[in-house]
Amino acid sequence: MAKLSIADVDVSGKKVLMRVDFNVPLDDKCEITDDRRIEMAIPSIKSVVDRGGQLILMSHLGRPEPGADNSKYSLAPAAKRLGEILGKEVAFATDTVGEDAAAKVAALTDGGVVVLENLRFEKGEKKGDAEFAGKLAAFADIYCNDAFGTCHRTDASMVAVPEAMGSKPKVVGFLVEKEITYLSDAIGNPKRPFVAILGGAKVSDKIMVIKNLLGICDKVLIGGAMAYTFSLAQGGKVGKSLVEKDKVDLAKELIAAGGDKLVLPVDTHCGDAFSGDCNKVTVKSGEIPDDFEGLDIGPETAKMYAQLVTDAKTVVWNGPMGVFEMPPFDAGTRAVADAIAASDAISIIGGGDSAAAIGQFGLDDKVTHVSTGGGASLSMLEGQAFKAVDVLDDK
Ligand SMILES: Nc1ncnc2c1ncn2[C@@H]1O[C@H](COP(=O)(O)OP(=O)(O)O)[C@@H](O)[C@H]1O
Ligand SMILES: O=C(OP(=O)(O)O)[C@H](O)COP(=O)(O)O
Ligand SMILES: [Mg+2]
Repeated sequence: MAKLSIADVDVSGKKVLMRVDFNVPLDDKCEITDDRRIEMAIPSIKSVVDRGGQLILMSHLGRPEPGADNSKYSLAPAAKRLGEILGKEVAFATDTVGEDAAAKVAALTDGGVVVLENLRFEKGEKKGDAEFAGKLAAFADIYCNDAFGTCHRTDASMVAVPEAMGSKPKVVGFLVEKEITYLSDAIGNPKRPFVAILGGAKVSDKIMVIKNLLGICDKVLIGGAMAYTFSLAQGGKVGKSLVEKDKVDLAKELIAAGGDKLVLPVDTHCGDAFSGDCNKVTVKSGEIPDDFEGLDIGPETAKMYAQLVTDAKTVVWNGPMGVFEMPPFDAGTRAVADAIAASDAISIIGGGDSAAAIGQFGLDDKVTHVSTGGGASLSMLEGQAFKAVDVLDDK
């Protein structure tokens, strides 16, 4: 990659604006359920703090609508957790480029840290707006990208902010460096059979990568919410399941193009409400009753996917098979995770929520690599370049 690294620049007494991915999973009390995205940014954070830099951290969390009541998307819990991990005070600005942010950035002393409020509370972030980016860039002497999980995005903080830094240094952080190096090696020349497993809730994002994955992998297994868009494409009944109607034609094309490489669930575990306590029924795919929604792959699918994993030499997995946070709808994700843990295949599990699932099952040590990026690792697998990295200074 040969990009200038945070280790290459003198940060002492300088303001460093670091883009991190603190998009951590939260429960309904806004408690962090898996803090690895914060933990994994610590080497870059410490590198600045220990050398007397003044650190400004910025991140998004979730997908809030700018201007709405977004308190549940606040980064305050992440700032608090960072303070606990570092064992020192971490300031939190209640806005992103407003008065509080400006005051707390100005008040930073050497070795100090401030976390800005969620970038996506500002409409300029998703739009890549230059004026918004200019305000963030003006806070700092050095820009650092250590947000691997967001590297496939071209949001303002990822591209327009480094562009707005002008001749000031724009460097890569240790996590981004590490993930890119590892994933390039592991998936550059995969041992076969090479199986990709896709699930989760970001249907419209992830359905787009399947076409490319079909050209790279030997099997692409589908679970999670995405399965129901495929069911609909096959003329099946999906009840109240999460579907992306405007992706049904794409799903039809993928089914036609994929042949037996594309593997869809044969059954599904459904509930009549989005809750672990709901009434439940297991049905064949495409036969979901009107009042029910699919919340997990069914047991037959879990068995089939576990066997395909057992036969694989490389497995890349992004996106839980079901709503694993809500037992018993964790069963499908757990079955696939157990099969991966028991196999000798090189296994890469990516994504904020997939990583949380692996942590919840206590299987971190049984897989080859847990990546902090889901969509980002899939982009790498597709061979996409990251604009957010290209824009950084070369060594
Ligand atoms: N059938 C389903 N219906 C609704 N949500 C689902 C379903 N299956 C999985 N999910 C949800 O998908 C979320 C994770 O999706 P995503 O962000 O795409 O994965 P990752 O963070 O691993 O990349 C989880 O919170 C999980 O509850
Ligand atoms: O959680 C993330 O990606 P992931 O769910 O694919 O792991 C990143 O923080 C990117 O978030 P986004 O997909 O809302 O841009
Ligand atoms: Mg996620």
